[in-house]
Amino acid sequence: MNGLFTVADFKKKAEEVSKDSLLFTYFKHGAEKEITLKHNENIFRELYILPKCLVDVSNVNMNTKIFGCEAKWPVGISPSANHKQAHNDGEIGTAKAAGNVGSIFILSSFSMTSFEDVAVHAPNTIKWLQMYIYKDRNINRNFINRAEANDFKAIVITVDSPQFGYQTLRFQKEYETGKSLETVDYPNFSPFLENPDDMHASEDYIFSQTSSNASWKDVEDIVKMTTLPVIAKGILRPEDALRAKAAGCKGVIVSNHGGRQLDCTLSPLEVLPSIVESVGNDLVIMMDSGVYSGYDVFKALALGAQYVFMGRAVLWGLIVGGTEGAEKVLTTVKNELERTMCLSGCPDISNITRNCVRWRYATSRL
Ligand SMILES: Cc1cc2nc3c(=O)[nH]c(=O)nc-3n(C[C@H](O)[C@H](O)[C@H](O)COP(=O)(O)O)c2cc1C
Ligand SMILES: CCCCCCC(=O)C(=O)O
Repeated sequence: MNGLFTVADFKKKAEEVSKDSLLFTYFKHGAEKEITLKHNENIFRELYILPKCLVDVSNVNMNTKIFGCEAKWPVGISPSANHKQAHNDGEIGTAKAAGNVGSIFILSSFSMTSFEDVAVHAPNTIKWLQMYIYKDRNINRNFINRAEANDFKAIVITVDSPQFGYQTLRFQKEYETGKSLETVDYPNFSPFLENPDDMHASEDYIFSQTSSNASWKDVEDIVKMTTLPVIAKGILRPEDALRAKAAGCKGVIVSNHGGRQLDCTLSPLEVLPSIVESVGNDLVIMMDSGVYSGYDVFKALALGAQYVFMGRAVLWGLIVGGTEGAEKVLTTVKNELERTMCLSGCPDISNITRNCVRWRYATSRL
């Protein structure tokens, strides 16, 4: 992995390694015309940093506390499906990488490794479990019981997916090549399958369980089932953050799912301030979508995020070099954040505030 200095370098290498396979297109693409996917990255280029001079930055402290857990820096891994397709190390690899650099790891319920196996093999990582609201509400209960039994520290409910987003460009490629993405097994759902050995059954079952009539009442029910903090992921509106709070959530992840669900949405970076303003200190506010450097992390923190997650960036590392690659991506971003804090006169995370940044064009920002 010599010669890879930025997340962009890892992405380029990952594309080479994958030989532009269908798998890479699944990881890379967004929904529809990818207006949101591109916007998520571009918007960070519109926000600029105003450094403070002659501040003592001889000790830069990135430590932060979240839901009672000590984290070594404010960046974690967003939940994403199919890690074993990226690299044999799979979800255990990414979970270990997170633990090695003091990041929180959110395990997708669409993992190719079971909750239990990840828990056993990455015991030193702070792990949260992500789930959707499933048609068969018994799955919700089953997943929560397993999260509690396996030392997961929070439940993340993804609330932006009444159906899966439409990856037009991936489907075009499938059509052109006459191939389609390999079917994989989702072991977390095995207890619910009549024939757990049939791979297609697990994928079909997941699609059949996508719940397009889920409501905040379901979130409330999940909150009542567990003593773990519940976090709503996929919030873009202040009213929805308030609804999450009313349902008993302890936090929200402001996210547009990395541009993979509804296209043409605003980016989390733009809506963060309005959400922070409406919920104040009542919820822990986190974000993801479009974060690919330590500079991006700094900007998200400045606009009010308490913790930031990265999705694809870590997947590029995983594809390139398994556990080690994922860890190297995290370390790269961590070093960038440390440098940004030092050069901007912010020795502590708490120094990164709204007045550290300015929009290039100050009009019409939420
Ligand atoms: C390949 C892939 C699979 C994903 N799978 C899930 C998932 O299972 N559950 C979920 O809530 N979000 C999922 N996401 C969305 C991520 O959690 C996250 O919101 C997004 O990747 C953030 O944007 P970024 O990739 O620009 O960092 C997935 C994203 C990718 C790229
Ligand atoms: C049949 C598995 C679909 C997984 C969808 C995961 C996801 O959220 C994504 O963006 O991809």
